[in-house]
Amino acid sequence: MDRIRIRGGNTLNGVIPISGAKNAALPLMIASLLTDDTLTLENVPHLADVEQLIRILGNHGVDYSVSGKRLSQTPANGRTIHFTARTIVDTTAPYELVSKMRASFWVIGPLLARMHKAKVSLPGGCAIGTRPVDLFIDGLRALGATIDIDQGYIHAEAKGGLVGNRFVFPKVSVGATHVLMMAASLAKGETVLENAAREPEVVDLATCLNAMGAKITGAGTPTITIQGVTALSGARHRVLPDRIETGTYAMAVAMTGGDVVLEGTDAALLQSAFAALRQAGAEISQAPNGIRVTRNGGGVQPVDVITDPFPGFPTDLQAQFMALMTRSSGISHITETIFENRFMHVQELARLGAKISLSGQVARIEGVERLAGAQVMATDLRASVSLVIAGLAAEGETTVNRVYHLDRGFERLEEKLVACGAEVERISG
Ligand SMILES: CC(=O)N[C@H]1[C@@H](OP(=O)(O)OP(=O)(O)OC[C@H]2O[C@@H](n3ccc(=O)[nH]c3=O)[C@H](O)[C@@H]2O)O[C@H](CO)[C@@H](O)[C@@H]1O
Ligand SMILES: C=C(OP(=O)(O)O)C(=O)O
Repeated sequence: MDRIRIRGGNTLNGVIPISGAKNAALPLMIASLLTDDTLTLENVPHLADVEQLIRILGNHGVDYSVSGKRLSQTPANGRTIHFTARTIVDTTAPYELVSKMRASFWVIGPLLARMHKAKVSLPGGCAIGTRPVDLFIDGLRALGATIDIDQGYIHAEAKGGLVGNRFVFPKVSVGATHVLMMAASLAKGETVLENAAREPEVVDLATCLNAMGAKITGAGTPTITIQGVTALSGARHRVLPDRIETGTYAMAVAMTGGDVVLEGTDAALLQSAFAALRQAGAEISQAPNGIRVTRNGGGVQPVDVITDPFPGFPTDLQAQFMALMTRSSGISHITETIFENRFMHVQELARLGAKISLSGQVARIEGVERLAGAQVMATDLRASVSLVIAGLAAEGETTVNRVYHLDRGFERLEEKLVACGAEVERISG
């Protein structure tokens, strides 16, 4: 299994191109199941999750072709991929494929909407909590689906098609909002989703669905209204920049010090995380084609954060911010409100010398003057990159083991960091 070796102590200086967002690309790719026409997506990141979803979609009958230059020649542009689901050959999403990633479960929405039936394995994904699917089930039932769970599979059916309805999410869910938006696009009549997720990736999906002929208004607000249409067409859509990758590199610069331009991204996607980073001592400004992050001298200040659905502080940046806080000049608190088991990085950060104690959903971090390199284990995607950030500032050598998690969500991480002066290498095998 691959490992990442880091020799800490260098500041980061240079330009980092930001890739297309994993968490937007995945639902956008799934939307290709809604039409027999071609959906062309630009700026698709080269990630393990994307490749896995291509396999899953292929199982349902989606053909794909890649155009444009190789990614390594066009770092800021990603790949352009054409997805065509001329006919759906299989409405079953099997355990072997779905258990590897959470988002693959979302095929249930388009399959049900277009084929009026779907059999989908309960999902896998990052082990950061129980991650139930009750909101999907309740929402799809509200649109007229009958749903049974048997032997680890959800069997969903909507004889005669889905029918629009009002559905109030008891809890904000990004995935369930994506799925209900896709399903309602082909339902009869109007659907109103209340307390919907407002994440930029939800807006990106709505924009793409509208380009395909859907009638969606209100995406980005808590109330989304969808007028169902009888068919959707193909479209061309550019995946929005990855705000989590953006925030991660911004935190890495705040950690090591230096001056980096994050190219091709947008500060509006990250207001609460950038507010916390500024409080911590980083300077963030607009650059001609992205965002400039600097920290020259001055230490890291302690900052308390609470994760929340967008526009709050993203749970997907919690581990990275904790890594930064391990070097602050005081005591900070991080409260995780989205996932009940998203502190797996704490014990690994401790191996590097971090002082962190946990009380329920609150982590108390006492900043230390130095971290020292060690062997650590990557436990989930964002936890993995938090260990890389800590390793960049630790004295000596840090080896992050089990990095396959990292490859799910960070495109060419070593290359991007090395280009800015870090000493990072992948050890294969
Ligand atoms: C591929 C992708 O985009 N993943 C993101 C997505 O995950 P995902 O869409 O899985 O996360 P949700 O927004 O659905 O989860 C939020 C909370 O709702 C709970 N819940 C969710 C569905 C449900 O049926 N019942 C239920 O109780 C979850 O357990 C969690 O506590 O949003 C998360 C929250 O921003 C991010 O951390 C993930 O990176
Ligand atoms: C938790 C994440 O992914 P997933 O929802 O696919 O597990 C993530 O992107 O941080």
